Amino acid sequence: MAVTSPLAIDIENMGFHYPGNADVSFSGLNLQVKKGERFGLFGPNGAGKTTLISLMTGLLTADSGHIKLLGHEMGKQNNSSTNKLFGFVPQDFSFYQELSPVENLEFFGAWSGLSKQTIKRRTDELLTILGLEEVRNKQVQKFSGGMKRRVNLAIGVIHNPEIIFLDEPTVGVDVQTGHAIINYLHELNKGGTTLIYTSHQLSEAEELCQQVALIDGGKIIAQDSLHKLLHEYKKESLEHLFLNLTGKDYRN
Ligand SMILES: Nc1ncnc2c1ncn2[C@@H]1O[C@H](COP(=O)(O)OP(=O)(O)OP(=O)(O)O)[C@@H](O)[C@H]1O
Repeated sequence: MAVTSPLAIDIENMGFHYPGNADVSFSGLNLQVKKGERFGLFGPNGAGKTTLISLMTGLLTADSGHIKLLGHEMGKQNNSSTNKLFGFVPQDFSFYQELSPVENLEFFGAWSGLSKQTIKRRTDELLTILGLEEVRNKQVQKFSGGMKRRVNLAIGVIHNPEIIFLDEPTVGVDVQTGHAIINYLHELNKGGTTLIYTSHQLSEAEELCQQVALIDGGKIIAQDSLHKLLHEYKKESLEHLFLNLTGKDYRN
């Protein structure tokens, strides 16, 4: 039976801890993201952002509670059809360095169940949009950091997913690539794609995100539209809000 839900992400009363590590654990965590939102998850180093994204994408399994993507429960119906609902652009590069962009997209496209014809069409589209056309057959290991980030993004979106998780998608890139990636994410969102994004680049985040959640020590300490939070805390930027809510101490 088809599952319909107005929510892209629905996390209810979720608990998780890493065995043997008490630094960060989630307990009774609730988080909802509506379909079509541009949602930003922010917090200091070690706050639990990557862990939460790993739980939402099924790389980690919650100890308790529910995590639903578009109405499908992760961990319970975790199979190839659930995996097709979302794309994941991880912080660490996820491609094969010794392959070219075309070969990587062929591999990951096939892994997502796309036909050869669709892979070819999407490869041509994505390499053009992301400025990689001229290097389509060159080994990725020889690319600059910005080019590698664009390859990482292309792989995450090749199957046109309804939700895209982006864990620091512009870290280490120049201004040109940063703008190109953010513009492309806006275009995808205009087409209805839900974006779940995390970054430490808060001015860039302000440009992209409508809805934000601040997380610290595994707890969501604020969540609302960016506009409302800035108004409520009387802050002029996400950076000021962030420092106000998470303090100025170093994190390990
Ligand atoms: N595989 C693991 N096993 C045990 N502990 C882990 C593991 N991965 C992460 N942690 C711990 O969980 C906590 C949260 O880490 P996480 O990477 O989720 O934070 P983050 O908010 O994404 O940080 P950053 O901004 O530095 O990327 C940290 O204390 C980290 O050491």
